Formats: sequence, C-alpha cells, structure tokens
Amino acid sequence: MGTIAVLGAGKIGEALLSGLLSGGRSAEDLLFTERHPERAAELESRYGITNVTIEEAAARADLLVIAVKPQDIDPVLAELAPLLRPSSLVVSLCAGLPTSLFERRLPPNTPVVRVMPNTPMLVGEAMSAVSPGSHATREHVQTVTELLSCVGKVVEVPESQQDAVTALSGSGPAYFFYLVEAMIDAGILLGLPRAVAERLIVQSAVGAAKMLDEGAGHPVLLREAVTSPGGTTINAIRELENHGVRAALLAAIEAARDRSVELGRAQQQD
Ligand SMILES: NC(=O)C1=CN([C@@H]2O[C@H](COP(=O)(O)OP(=O)(O)OC[C@H]3O[C@@H](n4cnc5c(N)ncnc54)[C@H](O)[C@@H]3O)[C@@H](O)[C@H]2O)C=CC1
Ligand SMILES: O=C(O)[C@@H]1CCC=N1
Repeated sequence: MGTIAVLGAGKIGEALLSGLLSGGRSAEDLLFTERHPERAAELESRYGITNVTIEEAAARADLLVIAVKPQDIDPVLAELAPLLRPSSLVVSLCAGLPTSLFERRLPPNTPVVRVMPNTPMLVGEAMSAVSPGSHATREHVQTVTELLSCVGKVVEVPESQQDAVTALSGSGPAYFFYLVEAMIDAGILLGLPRAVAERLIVQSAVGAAKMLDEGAGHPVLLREAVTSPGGTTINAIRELENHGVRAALLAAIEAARDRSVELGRAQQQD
C-alpha cells in the first residue's frame, strides 16, 4: 500500500495513526499534516511519525486520508488540488461530505473513497463503512478495506447510506459513553463509591458487548434473559419506557443523520 498521509491529526486522525502503528504498520510509512504546531509536536514525540507540509504529503503519499472537520475542507482541497499526483488515492473521513464534492475540486478522475469510521479505532475495534466515488475501482476499495481492517471491522455500503451510518456507528460510541456516564451517576445516587460504580458498569458493558459480538442471541432475547418475572429489571424497564428512552434514541439518531446531510449541503455551495 506504500505511504499513507493523514491530513488533519485531530481525534480521529490520531486514532487512525495510532491504530495503524499498533496494527504493525511502520512509522516510516506514515505521515501527517497538522495546522497546530504544538499538536504536531505532541504526535511526533508520542508516535515517532513525521509531520509534513501538504506539498510533502502529496509528493510522498500513495494514499491521502482527509481527517479535517467538514467545515475546514475548502482550504485543504484548494491546496491539495494542484499538488495531487494522478496515482494517488484520496480517502475522506469527513462526515456528510459526498465523494462528488472531492471529485469536483480535485483533478479529473481522482479516485476517492468515502469512509465513516469511529474512535474505537484507537483500540483496534473500529466500525468503518466504505463507499467508492465514481472514479474509485474495486482495487481502490480493496486497498482501503485492507487498511481499515488493521484497526477494526469494515463494511461496504452505498454512498446514499453514509449519512445514516454516520449517525449510527460514527457517533455511536458517544451514545454508549453517555449511557455509561448516566449509569455511573445512578450508582452514585444509590450510594456506591464512584470507583466501584465505574467498575460495575464498565465490566457490564464489556460483558454485554461480548455476548452480542459472539452471537449469544438477539438483543431482545438477551434482555429477556435478564428480566425475571416479578424481579428487579422489569421495574427499571418500565421506567425507561415511561421516560420514552427508545423514542429518544430514534429521534436522536435521526437528528444526527439530518446534521450529516446538512454538513454536506453547507459545503456544496460552490
Ligand atoms: N471524532 C469522531 O469520532 C469522528 C470524526 N469523523 C470525521 O473526522 C474528521 C475529523 O474529526 P475530529 O478528529 O473529531 O476533529 P478534530 O477537530 O479533533 O481534528 C481535526 C484536525 O484537523 C486539523 N486541521 C484542520 N485544518 C487543517 C489544515 N488545513 N491542515 C492541517 N490540519 C488541519 C485541526 O487542527 C485538527 O487537529 C471530521 O470530518 C469528522 O466528521 C469521522 C468519524 C468519527
Ligand atoms: O460528531 C461528528 O460530527 C463526528 C462524525 C461522527 C462522529 N463524530
């Protein structure tokens, strides 16, 4: 696959670089650009990877991963367009931005693959969804899939589903963290020491995730197995239903999808 450059080394850019290193990729094959010098220095010393200018990234990298915020895409593409080599593959991690936007602003026939990853990439457990743009071949998709397989699971979806994917698995870890945080608060309310509450909830989350991952059963059946007739769990479930938690999740994820669509539209005003 050659050299990979990450343009914009923030939270997800760092997660990718760190995940690739843990997955066995050599630091010499990885480059990054970063507009904040202190951040660049921090990453260079933490991972031993090289901070470069966008010119160097374009000249040296075979695969360029764009990991800036959607709102910051304009200057990156303006700078990159005249420098990009015809053989380079461009991968966008930007929420909401369609491949057509990149194709319009980069040289003709530039292969672009849109990816929606998530931060568990840091621990090799990302969920990434890939969609090829109109000039990306099966080989390009395969290259990106192999790259992301080093840091987690990968699925291919039609690009029309990427806004939904962004709302579901792109943002998904945040919903689980929010739930864990709220459950730890409940432990505090019940008088448990914080460290004990944290341990109880984190291990419950790990155990539940492992059961789901290992195919121990459908989530409904797994929940039913915990919910004893006349027991404790059903009292909690009744409160969750009374407070509309299921409806809140549907509305929340729909709102995230709508924001992804909006981010794409906002950057298409050219
Ligand atoms: N944080 C997450 O969980 C996920 C984020 N994404 C996408 O990844 C992208 C980055 O998100 P985050 O990492 O959360 O944002 P972030 O703000 O942490 O990182 C963006 C980085 O890009 C740098 N940057 C901006 N313009 C630059 C330029 N012209 N040249 C060099 N560096 C530049 C910023 O200084 C910053 O460090 C976004 O498009 C987001 O939609 C996708 C999936 C998950
Ligand atoms: O919140 C965001 O916009 C990014 C995209 C998916 C997860 N984080």
